Amino acid sequence: MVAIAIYARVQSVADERDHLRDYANWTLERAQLSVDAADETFKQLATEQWNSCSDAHIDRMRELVVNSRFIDGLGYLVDGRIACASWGRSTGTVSIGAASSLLSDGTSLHLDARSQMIGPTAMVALSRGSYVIFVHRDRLVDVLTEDAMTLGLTTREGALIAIKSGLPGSMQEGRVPPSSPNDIRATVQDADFEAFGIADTAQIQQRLMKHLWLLAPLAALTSAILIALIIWVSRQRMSPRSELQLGLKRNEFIAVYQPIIELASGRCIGAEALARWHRPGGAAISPDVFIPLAEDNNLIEQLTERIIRVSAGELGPLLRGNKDLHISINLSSADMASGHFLRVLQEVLPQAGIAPAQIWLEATERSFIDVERARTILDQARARGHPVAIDDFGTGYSNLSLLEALPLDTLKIDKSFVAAIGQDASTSVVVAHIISMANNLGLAIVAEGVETREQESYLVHAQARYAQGWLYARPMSAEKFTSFLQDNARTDAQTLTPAPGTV
Ligand SMILES: Nc1nc2c(ncn2[C@@H]2O[C@@H]3COP(=O)(O)O[C@H]4[C@@H](O)[C@H](n5cnc6c(=O)[nH]c(N)nc65)O[C@@H]4COP(=O)(O)O[C@H]3[C@H]2O)c(=O)[nH]1
Repeated sequence: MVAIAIYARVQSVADERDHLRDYANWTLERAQLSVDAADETFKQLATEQWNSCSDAHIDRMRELVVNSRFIDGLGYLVDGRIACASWGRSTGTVSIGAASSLLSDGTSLHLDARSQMIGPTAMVALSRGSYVIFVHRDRLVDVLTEDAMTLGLTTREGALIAIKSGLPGSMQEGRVPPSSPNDIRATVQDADFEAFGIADTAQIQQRLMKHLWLLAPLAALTSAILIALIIWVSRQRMSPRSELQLGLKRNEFIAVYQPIIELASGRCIGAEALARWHRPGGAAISPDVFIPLAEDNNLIEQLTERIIRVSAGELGPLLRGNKDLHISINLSSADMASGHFLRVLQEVLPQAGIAPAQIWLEATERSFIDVERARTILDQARARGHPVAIDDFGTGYSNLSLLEALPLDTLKIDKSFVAAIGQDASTSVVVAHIISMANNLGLAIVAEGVETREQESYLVHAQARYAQGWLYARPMSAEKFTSFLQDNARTDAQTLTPAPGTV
């Protein structure tokens, strides 16, 4: 806005200067008309060859003055003195003084011409040969001005010839008004004269307003673009914590659902809710990046709350109509430490008409750092009816002791073990052992990351109960999960194929 205001002022001054230059040019033209008229008159009289102050000569001079719009008096010189003139033989006290400058056509310009007939300072004189022509000073700057401005005419050497309006007293001083910071001036020249125009800076107010009105929308638009750019840049430069906070505040986190399949029947028994971050601009960030970030910045509990609320909102009707269906919610160590998610579930589930048994809680081994605290929270959860699963089993430490120490219902085998089936003999054996051990402990088993029929057959043979993976479906929106369930209800487990368009 400031730049536009400065630009508007600079432009207004430039416009005013152009305006003054036009007037100065007209002033030059106006002065030149008098010089041309004088030239014509000198030439005319030279051809007529008068040589005395006869009545006919005086009449002729008077006739020439009367017929010219540009000259005011004409005198006949004998020995440098005016012997007679267009107004008669009585010349009174008329003097033309010494020539101030010589014009390009050979005419002498006298700025000190004085005549009692017209006034002491009103005349300038032009002389050539035996004649002198008087011109009223005002006539030389007789340009119709439309605004308050000062117009002036000087010789090429800078001696003031005439000035009009604007600066009273300048004529008495007999010099060009000195420049001041408050005025704008323009000067033009031709072979004989220099003309100038001066305006006060106050004169440009109107122009300034005009420019400002024209430029204001541009300034507003530019400012808006700049502000948007600044917001965009600062967003780019935000700390990860601020970005996550903003993302949570703006509900940029959504949930997608990956179906969990009962291996024996092919029936979909539920889905795991997985967080996705839909950032403005479409940049995708993997949960493997933002989940640890949220955990490190104490924002994971807010994210868990958001996923619970979104899942209950989106899948509430589906869960109300199908009491065998469940949704698994992922928990982190901070959730396990505070138990805040239990309060959220207690508030949300009754409102949505969802039974606690329909919300499974998945906690990774990492979240059981404080085993005693974890046990307390999980006991509370189970007491309310939530089944509890240990997630990514096999990727952490002290697995077996955890299985015994914690109140668990389900064990989820990490996808890295499932991926090794048929590839790495030793790991495949571990999978079989985990499944058998879990069965012995009375835990239900969900194998994660099942991608091939070969893995599926192995898991069926090893007596895993449930499976989750791209073989059945990728994580999908609530809407697509609803259609998936309808299809699943109609289709035999063996013929299930990945749902199209899943995310
Ligand atoms: N290669 C392969 N991958 C498969 C297959 N089937 C499923 N997956 C991926 O395996 C991950 C399963 O979730 P997870 O083990 O709980 O692992 C999750 C979970 O630990 C965490 N996470 C996701 N959402 C949440 C959340 O809301 N809260 C918490 N605390 N953690 C979350 O981020 C992890 C990664 O999530 P995703 O990227 O969604 O990755 C998901 C899923 O997209 C398959 O057949 N092949």
